[in-house]
Amino acid sequence: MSHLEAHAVSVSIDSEMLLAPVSFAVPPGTALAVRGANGSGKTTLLRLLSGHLRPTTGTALLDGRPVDERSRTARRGISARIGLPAFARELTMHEQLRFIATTWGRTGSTATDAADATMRALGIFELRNRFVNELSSGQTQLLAVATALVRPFDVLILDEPEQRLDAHRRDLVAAAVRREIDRGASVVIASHSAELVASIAGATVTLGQP
Ligand SMILES: Nc1ncnc2c1ncn2[C@@H]1O[C@H](COP(=O)(O)OP(=O)(O)OP(=O)(O)O)[C@@H](O)[C@H]1O
Repeated sequence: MSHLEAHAVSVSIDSEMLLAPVSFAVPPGTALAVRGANGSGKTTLLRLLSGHLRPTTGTALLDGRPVDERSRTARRGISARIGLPAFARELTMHEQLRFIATTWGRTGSTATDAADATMRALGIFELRNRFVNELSSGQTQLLAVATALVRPFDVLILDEPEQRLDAHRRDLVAAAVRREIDRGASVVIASHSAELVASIAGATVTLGQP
């Protein structure tokens, strides 16, 4: 399992500050909630922790090494869902999840089992043979969350997973994330939902307006 840390990370473009300096640690088996108003830098912080964006100042470390999306170790260890992924139109929901699970090392029946279990946990197993263009916006959101949960990871990063979900589905996502925390994953979740944060995260960082 992995230890994720941020030391005074900030992001600026030209003279504009997108993310003011922030520091925290997310030990294995814990979850950090990232809160703050629209535009306060939550998504920017999550992109930085996923290695998609370099900090202007400070460092984000995964097990003591700077997070770099080009490193296979970081890509294997970190599963991030920031916005909707690019879905394959020609694959069913179940096939998409098996494809992702297989890419990250789950093979054959293990990949099938992972896709089954993830879909059941999120209440979308009955939809497994549908195509993405046949889903409601909430069902699409659940599939997006499933793409992050179906693969192996030590660190899970989710940006507003509650988007488009009713209260029942939001609780299903919370329960699925709690199971990952219980097995030792480090979780960072940006959210506008006080209920989701209360049911998942032990610690909170609140970003101010830059
Ligand atoms: N590529 C970019 N170039 C310039 N500014 C950007 C860029 N991406 C984001 N920003 C700005 O950076 C700031 C932080 O944006 P970010 O998306 O991280 O906020 P957020 O807290 O996730 O907001 P929300 O709650 O609305 O999702 C905002 O002021 C935004 O306009």
